Parts: sequence; C-alpha cells; structure tokens
Amino acid sequence: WAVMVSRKVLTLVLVTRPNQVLLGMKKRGFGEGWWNGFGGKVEKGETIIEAAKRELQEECCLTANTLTEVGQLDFEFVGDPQILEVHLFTTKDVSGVPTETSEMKPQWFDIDKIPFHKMWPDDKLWFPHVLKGSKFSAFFLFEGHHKILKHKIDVVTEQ
Ligand SMILES: CSc1nc2ncnc(N)c2[nH]1
Repeated sequence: WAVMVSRKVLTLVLVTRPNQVLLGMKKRGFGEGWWNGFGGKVEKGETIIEAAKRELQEECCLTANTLTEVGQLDFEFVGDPQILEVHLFTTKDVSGVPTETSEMKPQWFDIDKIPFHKMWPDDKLWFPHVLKGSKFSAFFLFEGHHKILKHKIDVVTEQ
C-alpha cells in the first residue's frame, strides 16, 4: 500500500527588537511548558500570512504591521504520517504591548540568553540562521518531542 502522508500547514512568528526576541511560554497543548514562537494552524479561507497575523494577535495581543517569511521548517514524527509544514516569519514592526493570554505568557529575551534548554530541541539548530537574517528551509525527524533523529538545514540566502 502506498504510504499516506499528509501535511499540516502551520505558522511561527518571531518578534524581534534590537538585541532581543519575544518568546511565549506555552501554557497548554502542543509544546506546553516550553518557550515557543507565536503561531498555529492556518484556517480555511485565510492565507498563511493572515493566519500568522491572527495567531500573533490571539496569543499575545500584538498586531504585526509587516511579516517577513524567513524559512520553512518541516517536522516529521516517527510513527505519525502527518508532516508539520511550518512557515517561519519574523517582524520588527508590531503595534500593541505583549500581553499574557490563556495560551501564552510572553517575555523578551536577549539573543545571547535564549532559553534553548526550555524550547523545542530544533530551535538551537535554526535560530542562528534567523538571527543572521538568512533565509533557509529545514527538515527535522523527531522521535517523540525531545529526540531529533535526523535533520537538514539548507540556507537559501546567506546574510
Ligand atoms: C513541532 S517542532 C516546533 N519547534 C518549535 N520551535 C518554536 N516554536 C514552536 N511552536 C515549535 N514547534
């Protein structure tokens, strides 16, 4: 039987300001207890950019005035036929004040103090490319939520 794989399109937004990045402590659900970027599912009838803006607003009450797509992260989990296709965006141009919601507790981090030990294990691998302003595509094969069996990062535009 041909193996069926499906793709679930998700968004991930990193808000930056000089020397800092905004992360959210996930209070429930997928990635609970870790510092995450902001994002989630793409609903029917909305574009990926619209979904990214909506999730940022819902999760920490910030309005992204512009978003720059900086990468695509594909995640596969052993034993799960669904691939997560994560479209990664950054923005320096937001309105509002980061506000805690039922989903997320936002906090600014100096870029030399990013709490990788309390983040998804893939982040320490691709964050440096984001911070350099490179564009890249990446693939991660996870076993469970803590172990990366294989990964590949292709930098598209080196900065
Ligand atoms: C499914 S793997 C994953 N890595 C992540 N890094 C940062 N924020 C997320 N929401 C992430 N999900």
